[in-house]
Amino acid sequence: MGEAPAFFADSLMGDFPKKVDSKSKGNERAIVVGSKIYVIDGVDHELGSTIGVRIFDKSSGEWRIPIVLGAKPKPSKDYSAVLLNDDRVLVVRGNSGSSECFWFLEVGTPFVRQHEKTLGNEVVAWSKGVLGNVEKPIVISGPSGVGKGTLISKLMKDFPSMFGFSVSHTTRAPRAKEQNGIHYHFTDRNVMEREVKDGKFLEFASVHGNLYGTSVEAVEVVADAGKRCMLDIDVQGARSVRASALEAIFIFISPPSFEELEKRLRARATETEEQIQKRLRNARAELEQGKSSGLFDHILVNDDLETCYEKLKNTLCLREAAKSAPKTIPESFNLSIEHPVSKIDQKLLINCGAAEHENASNNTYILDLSLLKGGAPGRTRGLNIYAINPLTDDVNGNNQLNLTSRFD
Ligand SMILES: Nc1nc2c(ncn2[C@@H]2O[C@H](COP(=O)(O)OP(=O)(O)O)[C@@H](O)[C@H]2O)c(=O)[nH]1
Ligand SMILES: Nc1ncnc2c1ncn2[C@@H]1O[C@H](COP(=O)(O)OP(=O)(O)O)[C@@H](O)[C@H]1O
Repeated sequence: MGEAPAFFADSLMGDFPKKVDSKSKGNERAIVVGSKIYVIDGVDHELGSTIGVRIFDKSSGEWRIPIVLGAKPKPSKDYSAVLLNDDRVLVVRGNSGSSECFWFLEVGTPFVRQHEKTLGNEVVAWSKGVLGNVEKPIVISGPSGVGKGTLISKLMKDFPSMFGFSVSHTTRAPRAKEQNGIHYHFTDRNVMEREVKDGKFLEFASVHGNLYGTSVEAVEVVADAGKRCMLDIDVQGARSVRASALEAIFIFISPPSFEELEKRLRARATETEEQIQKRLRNARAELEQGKSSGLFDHILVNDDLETCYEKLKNTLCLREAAKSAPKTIPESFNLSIEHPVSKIDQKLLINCGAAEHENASNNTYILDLSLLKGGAPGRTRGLNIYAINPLTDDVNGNNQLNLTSRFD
């Protein structure tokens, strides 16, 4: 395991002073969590391409190399590291756009603990911090032919900047007008089974004899685009999502009658007679489960399409004006050279050093972490950032006259 870097020879072997949970020297940041010191190295000397992490165990006096899960940040000479809630470290990288600026290193979250048990090793996990609040994803379930796809298409057409579709993976063959990567990611059973084992899927299920699944990435790319994610998945999938860390709204679409369902399925003319029979058999079980399980927050009957669509919009609290709702989060947010970070409650004060221009007097920012959501293996969301004038504003940015810009 290599020698302790010189920086730690004197400081880490002894105890950190009480009430101090981090130290830094050169490119290294040391964060104390209980009896462990997590050392983050802005330049990874072994791997070179990502920020490195190792652990010093104060009780045994030994260094350990953890298994590092998640997509890792690129190395940075200019960064800060702050411990949050004793289970994750926020890393703020300087000189980077908003999408590469904020990273979380989870050191004691339930996700990390669970993987430590499975892997029998120390584990840490990175997740990228994403600015802004993304509303809860919407899970839409219901039997084949009930009109889920039709309703989702209408919503996406009417509110293109608001909703994005989670493109599932499936082993079923594409229908005539279906495009790979748009309607589904069409894949082979072997490939999909391996990816399920690798933990790439949020949920998966065998439906009508084929595998279907929602990858973690499918949901994340929609949220990364600042849109609300819509999932068209079966009842088993809905149950898995309900049990996962993803907080969602669950809507079940029901037909006015079984006969009408059969009529729609036949009129769509996309399945063979055998497949139609299979879908109708499964529909009976799905209708029973959907209506009785308490799994769904809302059950909507799709009798007349326009009426059902109006009910769906009401359920999602959509008004006409919302169609053109402006984005409130900036496309890019650049931290400059120095940015000492200090903690005030759930708010972090980030000081980016002296302003370069006279007009840019404001380069102190508040990063509000009170609404954090998610985490590894996906993204950590709900970060809000706004600029304050440290001479006149409080941490809530109160004193509008002196607020040069506000992003929240
Ligand atoms: N669990 C799960 N079900 C899915 C997923 N994608 C689609 N489904 C469900 O699979 C079923 C069959 O979908 P599809 O073959 O497109 O037929 P359709 O529903 O008749 O249009 C539907 O109930 C979908 O909601 C997924 O990623 N996970
Ligand atoms: N309310 C409705 N009344 C009549 N036909 C409908 C209604 N909703 C959807 N359809 C039609 O029923 C068929 C199945 O709808 P689809 O959206 O493909 O269902 P699903 O995605 O649930 O399998 C399509 O041909 C669609 O045009």
